[in-house]
Amino acid sequence: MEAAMLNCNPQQQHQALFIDPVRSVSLGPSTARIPPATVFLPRTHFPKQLSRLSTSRSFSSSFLGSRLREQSSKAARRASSRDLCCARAETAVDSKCVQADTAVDSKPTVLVAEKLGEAGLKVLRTLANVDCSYDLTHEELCTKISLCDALIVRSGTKVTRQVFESSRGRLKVVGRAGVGIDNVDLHAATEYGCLVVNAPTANTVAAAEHGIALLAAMARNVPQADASMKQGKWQRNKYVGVSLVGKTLAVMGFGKVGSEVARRAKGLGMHVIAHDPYAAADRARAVGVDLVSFDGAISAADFISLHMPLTPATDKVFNDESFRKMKKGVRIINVARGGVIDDEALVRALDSGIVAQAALDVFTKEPPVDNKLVQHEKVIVTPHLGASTIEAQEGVAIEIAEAVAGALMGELSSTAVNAPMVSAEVLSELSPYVSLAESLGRLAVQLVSGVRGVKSVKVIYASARAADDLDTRLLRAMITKGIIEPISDTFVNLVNADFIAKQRGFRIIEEKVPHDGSPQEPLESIQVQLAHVESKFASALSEGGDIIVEGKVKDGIPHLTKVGAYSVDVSLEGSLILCRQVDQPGMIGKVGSILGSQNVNVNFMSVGRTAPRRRAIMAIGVDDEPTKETLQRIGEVPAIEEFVYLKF
Ligand SMILES: NC(=O)C1=CN([C@@H]2O[C@H](COP(=O)(O)OP(=O)(O)OC[C@H]3O[C@@H](n4cnc5c(N)ncnc54)[C@H](O)[C@@H]3O)[C@@H](O)[C@H]2O)C=CC1
Ligand SMILES: O=C(O)C(=O)COP(=O)(O)O
Repeated sequence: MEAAMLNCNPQQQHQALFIDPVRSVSLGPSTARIPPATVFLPRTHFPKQLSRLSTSRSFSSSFLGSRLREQSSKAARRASSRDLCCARAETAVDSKCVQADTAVDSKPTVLVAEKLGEAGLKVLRTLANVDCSYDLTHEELCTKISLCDALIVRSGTKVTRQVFESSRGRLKVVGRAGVGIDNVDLHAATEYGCLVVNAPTANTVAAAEHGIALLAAMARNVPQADASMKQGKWQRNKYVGVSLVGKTLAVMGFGKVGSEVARRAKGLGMHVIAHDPYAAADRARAVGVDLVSFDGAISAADFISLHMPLTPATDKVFNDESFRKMKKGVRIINVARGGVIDDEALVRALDSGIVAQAALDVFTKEPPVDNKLVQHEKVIVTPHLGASTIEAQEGVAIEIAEAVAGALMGELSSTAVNAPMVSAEVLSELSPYVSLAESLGRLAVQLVSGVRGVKSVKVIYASARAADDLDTRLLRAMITKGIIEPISDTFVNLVNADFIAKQRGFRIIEEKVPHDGSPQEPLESIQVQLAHVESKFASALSEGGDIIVEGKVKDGIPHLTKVGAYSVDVSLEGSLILCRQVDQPGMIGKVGSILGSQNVNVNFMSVGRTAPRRRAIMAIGVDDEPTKETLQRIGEVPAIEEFVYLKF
């Protein structure tokens, strides 16, 4: 097979990557769609300076998200501004509104639902309208959310499925200004294609310090003694404490906070052991800590400090059974999550003397209502203050603001919680193939006809790399996006691609085949096959009845290189007309002049044939959409047996 190529307008190739030809977009509340082609990608260098934030456009955002949005969503922005005006009108009469920016322009809207440090707000204001509305009820949040592109919360706001439903597709990112994301319904976020990011590092030291503060305060009865003195008493005998030095501390959950607590406790002369089924033993050893089993930890400890997340596996893991296994007189500190302890069981353990004392910063329900633990004389409590230092809140605010800002620019923060991480290196080398992958998916699905439906998609990656040296998650997501978005109202991104594919009942099978090229290049080609379907362009079908389209990246530009059994070579930009014809002289001229007479600019033309003067496929890339009449005239050219018009 041969392929001949005519490049009519090479200057426009780069432009075409940034133009979304298919979808018109509204950010307004009346539409279920959010801006197209947003794929969340990690940032290589996250802007630390405000000036960098406002000007920064890493390649990842530009080739996938924000430039698309910038060019295609002027109307959307007007809607966004309008929405913001509405939001302000509402908040003006809302006494709970702490602060709402007044500038109305084309920026996205970020709702900050809990107190966030000024440094973070400053970062956000460089690219967004920031609406700080604290202490909203759940209903008020659900009402407001359809006007917001991003939401920032701490632990006090429940971001439920209803919040995502109420956003009607507008909410693109939820930022949790802290670590624990147990207050965000991640399943719902993923289903709605909403990225969830957190700020996992900035409050680590604060939480660890609070754990140590509670440990020492509990051991020496500091809060009780303070309260007693304030009542005018001097009770030196009543408040004799216990020493820490030489005692065994079990750190349950040897993550960021747990390991910092361990380090500090070692400094206090404690013997520290830890339980964490997922922690590396050498990391623990480096701090001088032995990792032990759950039972081993709780049965040996004089003090137990909890630092695991609340998950189905840790929910009420401290219960009657585990308290029974503890040393009598053990002391417990919880700066993690209230839900890891069965409250009633702890009350029983305190009353029976198994647990001598407890220090709690976190509660099953916050704020606690009628919680016996809060009133218990052996318990000291703080109102979830672990992360509440000036320094930590400043850091958290910046960390989350940068993550949210990056996500709004179409990038994936390195702290994404519900999306696969794609490293900056992988992203950098896959960037041209990402656009190719989406275009191939888009092309393949537009070739489908009949009633069989798309059940199975096979993707073949030809690469000189070893199979385990090619991360295809991003490409798979883009192919899914390309297949689904033209045929539905669903917005697909890296967050929800696999979920949406499964929901629509099609399987994606990936195969990597070796190619004799340089392993410097990650890929030679991508082939997308839609198995056992009918096609409106029979030439796109293999003998086995699968639609086949294949493409390559040439000079950074995605090209279609194969349709069915025919080789072609046409850059994937604008739209495409595929014609199958009897190969004969003058065909390019005939079709070209029909298009020219209708002012349709041809940017690429390529003919692939089985043999001279037999059947050939002509692939014509056009910048402008031909009218029905123009397409009809092409169909009437006698040598043309079938043709199809496709948009990318
Ligand atoms: N009270 C407060 O204000 C704050 C509370 N936190 C909470 O502290 C906890 C820890 O935070 P980080 O250390 O930053 O998180 P992290 O993710 O770094 O550490 C959690 C550790 O728990 C381990 N883990 C998971 N399941 C476990 C299980 N079944 N048993 C034992 N270990 C298990 C993980 O392997 C991980 O090493 C989280 O729940 C977080 O929400 C964090 C910051 C402030
Ligand atoms: O980061 C965490 O997990 C915390 O618990 C801190 O919560 P906060 O941001 O103080 O509501």
